[in-house]
Amino acid sequence: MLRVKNLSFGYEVKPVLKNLSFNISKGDNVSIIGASGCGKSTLLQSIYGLHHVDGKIFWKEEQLLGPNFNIVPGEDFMKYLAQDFDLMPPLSVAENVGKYLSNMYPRKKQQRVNELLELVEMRELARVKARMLSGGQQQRVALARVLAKPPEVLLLDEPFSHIDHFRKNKLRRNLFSHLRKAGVTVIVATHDSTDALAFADQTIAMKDGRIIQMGRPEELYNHPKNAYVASLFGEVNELPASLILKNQAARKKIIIYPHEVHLTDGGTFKAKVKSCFFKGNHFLTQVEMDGEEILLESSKELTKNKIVYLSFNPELLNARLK
Ligand SMILES: Nc1ncnc2c1ncn2[C@@H]1O[C@H](COP(=O)(O)OP(=O)(O)OP(=O)(O)O)[C@@H](O)[C@H]1O
Repeated sequence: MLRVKNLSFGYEVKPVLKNLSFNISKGDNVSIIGASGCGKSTLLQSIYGLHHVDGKIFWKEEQLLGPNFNIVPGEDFMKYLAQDFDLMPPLSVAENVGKYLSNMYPRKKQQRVNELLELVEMRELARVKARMLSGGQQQRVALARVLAKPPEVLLLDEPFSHIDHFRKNKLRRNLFSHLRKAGVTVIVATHDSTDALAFADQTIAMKDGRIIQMGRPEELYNHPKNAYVASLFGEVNELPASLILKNQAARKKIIIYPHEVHLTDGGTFKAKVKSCFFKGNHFLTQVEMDGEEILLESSKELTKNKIVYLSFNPELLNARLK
């Protein structure tokens, strides 16, 4: 288990990480999500041992002692893939991937490099120099290199940020299932809610250097602590409870995702269409009801100023009442 206890850190006077405590089970995939600048990268770097932090970090009961105690930065059993890929530009793709593999058994090394290049779909570019690669290609090589000798703990900072959608989904599935099979504990800092929802065992939502909520992805999505947490997964409505539930104070709020607001033929919740955006399998439609703007998903395009009626699931509303 990785245990983080009362971790605080600031680059200068201003604190960036503020008293964080959490545990991560061995072999789990944990995603850290949060707005830009909230401290995700700093948290990964602190776990890796790059900063002089306050607080304690343990891996399997052993305390990690940080930069004062490691001549080479970082911990032996961990790898950290930073946002800059740190490839060797004059070396080929294959040489970069095999850089840390032993030369004792050249055939075995070649086989391993090929396997990894297959995983990140870079086999055809094996002989190309790293300096000739696009940002997304460099990122795929960096991922392959970090896996060459699987660490016990892998820290990934925005690992798919430069990779196009076309490749990202398959690569992400392959990579995370490879790591799960290998029993690697993975911590991923990400802006992408798919990383946080589909692949994580646990998700940590951060804001301004603090943990706002931690739990299973389903828990965070279905029971977000506040609208900020919900917004990390996409569009969200935060509505006054009095708008849609009887006998509720206006200061109480309800968080509801656009796909949870339904259109119906009639009823009490009358709204006017303000705008409608094509999103592929639905239209994201903005309506106004009693002065409040509400986002919903409609299957058809709705014209501006059209009158529509909304319906809500009362059980869901009560569960989301804050
Ligand atoms: N080397 C540094 N020196 C001083 N301040 C820094 C340094 N690196 C980061 N910071 C500051 O620390 C805060 C947290 O930055 P960090 O990169 O950890 O956030 P993040 O959540 O990873 O952001 P992003 O999602 O944009 O990568 C920010 O206010 C940033 O400006």
